[in-house]
Amino acid sequence: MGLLTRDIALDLGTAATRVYNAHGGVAVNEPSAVAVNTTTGRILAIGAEAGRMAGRTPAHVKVIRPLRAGNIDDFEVTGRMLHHLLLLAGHRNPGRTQAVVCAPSDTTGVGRRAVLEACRQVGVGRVRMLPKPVAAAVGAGLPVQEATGSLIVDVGAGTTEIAVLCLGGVVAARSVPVSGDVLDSAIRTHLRKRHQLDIGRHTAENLKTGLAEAEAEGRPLAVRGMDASSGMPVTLLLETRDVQAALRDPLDRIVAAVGDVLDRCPPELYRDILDQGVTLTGEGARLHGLDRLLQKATGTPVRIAAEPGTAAVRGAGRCAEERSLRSLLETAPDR
Ligand SMILES: Nc1ncnc2c1ncn2[C@@H]1O[C@H](COP(=O)(O)OP(=O)(O)OP(=O)(O)O)[C@@H](O)[C@H]1O
Repeated sequence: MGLLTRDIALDLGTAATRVYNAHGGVAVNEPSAVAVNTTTGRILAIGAEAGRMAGRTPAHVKVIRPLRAGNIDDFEVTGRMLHHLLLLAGHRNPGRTQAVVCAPSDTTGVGRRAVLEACRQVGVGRVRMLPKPVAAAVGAGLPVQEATGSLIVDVGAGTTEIAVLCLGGVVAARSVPVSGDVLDSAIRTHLRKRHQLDIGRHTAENLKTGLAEAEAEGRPLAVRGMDASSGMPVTLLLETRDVQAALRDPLDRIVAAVGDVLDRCPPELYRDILDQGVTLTGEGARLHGLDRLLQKATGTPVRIAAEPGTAAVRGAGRCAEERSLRSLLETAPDR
């Protein structure tokens, strides 16, 4: 039997927050975004609605992303967002709720206490932490408790978490601040330098996420921006390889970090990984060509997990539900 059905799993991500209801599945998957009226301090929208407002707000409205690299950056706004998202997930009075919370593997004690405090402030009864790569590996169905090595690469918006897992523990891991947000910035910098075109963060993200479809259809990517010197609106047609060139440097850094984790892996586990390959999770795993790039660099098969963006919260959810997985959980530190 699992725990009480009021148990939840939480993935407080840089781009998206996910809430999983034990024995119910993913109940909420919304952008980690809060729109605030900067004059009155009033919150105008949270989650998907705030996400839609980003990049289109009047001067007195700001869309805040309260998490940075998977850690709480704006404590008060995170608390308001969490309260709202727990309500959406059906937890009007979360007092008896126990939460399993995914945390980046390199989160400090301060970062952990911030998560703990935010959960307590919204009334969550008990909090246990789970390193995000472990959660993602469980969610992707990897045999993390067996005596075999598994390599997971979770590509989010703020961090890429790489870990080799065996017998329920982390054997080698790295968390690098190179992921979706950095790829978007690289596209913006490239377009400014190469085409004198200024574009916003969301336009850059759309170019990145549109790569696979444009390449499959053999067509260029249309982009609207402003001419960097005249400030006039301009539309350009970009070859997909032009956008891919912008991503080369940050992707090389991810590949190098994966190589570093593999180098630190004991030879027996290295052999397991060569056989079983690498599993990619996080929405960033969908980046066109990332699987092929890693396959070429590591010489191992690479697979993208099903529903990669919710792998971590589903894995944390399974740890809340299944007694056999509870040894993976860490008890949160006291205040
Ligand atoms: N098709 C796609 N191609 C490339 N990138 C994508 C695609 N779809 C989503 N992404 C990127 O995935 C990132 C979001 O991933 P995810 O939701 O896993 O992050 P997160 O869990 O919020 O972040 P973190 O784990 O860093 O805190 C964003 O940068 C987004 O642009």
